[in-house]
Amino acid sequence: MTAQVTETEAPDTVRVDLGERSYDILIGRGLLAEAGERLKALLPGSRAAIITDENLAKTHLEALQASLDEAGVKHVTFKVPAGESTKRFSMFERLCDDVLAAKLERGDAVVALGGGVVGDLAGFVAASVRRGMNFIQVPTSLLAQVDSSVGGKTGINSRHGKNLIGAFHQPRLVLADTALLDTLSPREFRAGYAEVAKYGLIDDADFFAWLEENHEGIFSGGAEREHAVATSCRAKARIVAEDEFETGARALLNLGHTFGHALEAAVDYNGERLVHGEGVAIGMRLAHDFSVSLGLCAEDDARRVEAHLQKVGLPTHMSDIPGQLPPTETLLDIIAQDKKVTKGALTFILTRGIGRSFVERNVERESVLAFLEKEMN
Ligand SMILES: NC(=O)c1ccc[n+]([C@@H]2O[C@H](COP(=O)([O-])OP(=O)(O)OC[C@H]3O[C@@H](n4cnc5c(N)ncnc54)[C@H](O)[C@@H]3O)[C@@H](O)[C@H]2O)c1
Ligand SMILES: O=C(O)C(=O)C[C@@H](O)[C@H](O)[C@H](O)COP(=O)(O)O
Ligand SMILES: [Zn+2]
Repeated sequence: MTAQVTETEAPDTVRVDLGERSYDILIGRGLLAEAGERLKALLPGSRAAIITDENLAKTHLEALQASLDEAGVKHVTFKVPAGESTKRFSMFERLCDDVLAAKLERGDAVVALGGGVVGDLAGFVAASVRRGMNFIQVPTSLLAQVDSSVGGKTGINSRHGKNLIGAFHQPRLVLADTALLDTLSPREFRAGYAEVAKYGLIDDADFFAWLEENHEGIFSGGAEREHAVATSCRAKARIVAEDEFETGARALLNLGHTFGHALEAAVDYNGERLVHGEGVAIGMRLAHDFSVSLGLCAEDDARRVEAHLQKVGLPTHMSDIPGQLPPTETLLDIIAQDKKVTKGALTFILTRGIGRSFVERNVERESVLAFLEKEMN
């Protein structure tokens, strides 16, 4: 199926302020049609290597190619299979080879058309080939529009854990055409919503309360959707501008991810069992209840978080994941490989309540183990 997207309106613009690496996130319906002219204006004379997955190749690729053609931007396209297991070394190697074989130069652009999987993988290719090509994000999933296309984290998974190999490489432009979300599956839309809720839970209790009242409009494609995407991008842009390389506050964006990433690795990145946003939803509920167990957070707040995630249809418990999970000791071994671990000490994003998250850099292994055992029984 080839999707037809014709509407256009003035984009909402969020600036990611990073000195000479600053860039704009453009948000609005119909922006894909402007991709060619915008790329030409930003990088005159550059060619483009579009990296996309097989689902996007059937829906929105043709529109992107047409836009580049109209603007006279020369392009080649490389397709990868859809799904988390594509974020692996062999795909990265193949794509680097493809881009080099096409003789693209450092000043040319890698254009990621897809969700977070394509964005993370293509971004790592852009960061690596000729030691850093231009990179443009055209995020097509809710998750990619509110989170993964912004901030410059790129990379792939390893059998040792999630996103363990990668680089920081900022895009030059993010073009978030919210009309593209109309073809996203309900399950993937819900998964992306977990990262939207994350911004409320990190430090914006008013936004979380707004989501509790207005989530239906986000799912049905009302004006609430653009508001949620723009609010999320503004929150992410602010945190990334404060701490681009995650030496401090940026770790807050990992709320729910220490548990979530371990669960994704535990199911061997099998998207039929668990996709990233679902892992984050379970992880955020766990982070709140772990905080309750440590006497940091009121029980009522944890129940509110659980109730909201469940209301939109997200999983909140490890028992919601189909199939068997490894024992808690194994989960803890995976957690011990997390990138936030410092001098062997586990780091978690904990919370004092909704919108009051903080980074705790010395969490005892025993307390995590005891909590996980209680959760699993
Ligand atoms: N770099 C970051 O800062 C960051 C942030 C959050 C998540 N991530 C990463 O992002 C990945 C998850 O991203 P995701 O949830 O977008 O998953 P995804 O890229 O696998 O996309 C989800 C599914 O939806 C399909 N799809 C995407 N857009 C579509 C559209 N418009 N119409 C129809 N189908 C569409 C894809 O083909 C795929 O099957 C994970 O690997 C996660 O680690 C990275
Ligand atoms: O941008 C960030 O920083 C985030 O942590 C955003 C997360 O939603 C995202 O899943 C990210 O890829 C996780 O980063 P990692 O460093 O834990 O791999
Ligand atoms: Zn995430």
